[in-house]
Amino acid sequence: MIEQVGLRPYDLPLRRAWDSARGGFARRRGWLVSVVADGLTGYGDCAPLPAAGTETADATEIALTSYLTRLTGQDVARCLAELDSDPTLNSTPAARYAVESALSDLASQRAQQPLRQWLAPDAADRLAVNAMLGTLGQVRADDLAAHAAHGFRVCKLKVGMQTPAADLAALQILAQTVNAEAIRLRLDANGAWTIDQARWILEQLARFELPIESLEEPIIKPIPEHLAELQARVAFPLALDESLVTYLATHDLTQLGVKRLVLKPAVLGGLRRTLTLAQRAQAAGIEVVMTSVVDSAAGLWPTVQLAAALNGPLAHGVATADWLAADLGPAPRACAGMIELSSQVGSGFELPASSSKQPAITY
Ligand SMILES: O=C(O)CCC(=O)c1ccccc1C(=O)O
Ligand SMILES: [Mg+2]
Repeated sequence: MIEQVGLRPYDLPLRRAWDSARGGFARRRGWLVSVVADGLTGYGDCAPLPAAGTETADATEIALTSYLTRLTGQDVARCLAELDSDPTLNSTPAARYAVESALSDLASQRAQQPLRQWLAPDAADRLAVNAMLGTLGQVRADDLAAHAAHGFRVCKLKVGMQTPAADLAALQILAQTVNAEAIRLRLDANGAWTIDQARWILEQLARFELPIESLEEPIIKPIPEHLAELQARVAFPLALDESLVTYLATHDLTQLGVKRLVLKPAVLGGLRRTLTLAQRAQAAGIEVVMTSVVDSAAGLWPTVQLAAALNGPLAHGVATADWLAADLGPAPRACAGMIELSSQVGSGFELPASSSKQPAITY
């Protein structure tokens, strides 16, 4: 039985500003959700990021407050089972992710299982992750070399912030300094290019055999026919990320034109539905990568557990904790390009002993 529900707003500065073709941010604001039942506490993070496809902070706050005020006195398993038929969180995926994370953290603690095993019995205990280096224009060859030396096999860069020709020139310089066997580049254009610009740069990337691992969201209007045409030009996968939700209801996964999907549980609105979608995609021969939304440790832990539950071969975009200059608690961190998970029950998120256990708002 749920005894107490808490909401704690937070505002965390980044070490350096995050930038992309869809804009950026220098802080992450959100709410830590806590749910206490039978002496256990479950946590979730609500960190809306409209540019990535979530609701706005205002919409989140209304939905979260309305849902959480009704939770006290209820049964955890029942709340989880009824989450889908409850309309309150239907159009607020970041809020739904926070609520489902907190309830699932509790349920997996009660089941004496790490969250990943509670989600999927054949979950992995370690996962490959990519480094996130920032924008291509800012990254230096020695940054890349340093990440390679730390054991990262995939380094992600934001492209599309300068002309395609300038991007290509910068990629060629980087490619000269890396051993393509050791490290490959995951590019994310966040919808920066026209179809013609994308055709041109893909042709160049293929011509110079640059060590590209994949490219997310190449075009402004990501219509499946155009994506399929672009995908046919390159051997590496193109991926849909923030525009995926607009096609999910109307398109079969095999008709999206891309070989890969980037799934963010805070954008898709929860753990179970993201896992189901990921498994459907994999069964259809489409690759899946999970990523965070640069949320706090309370949001990053369940995303990492979810990525481990999927147990796929690719590097996931969850090595984002280092972007934050402050956090709500210890975050999962990469070592040699991998995150190793312990057998600790629940999501793994804990508030440090030094921080107040009493949330700002309780219901
Ligand atoms: O994939 C990663 O390594 C980090 C996640 C990431 O890049 C991201 C984080 C917040 C919002 C959008 C994106 C993105 O992939 O476009
Ligand atoms: Mg992306």
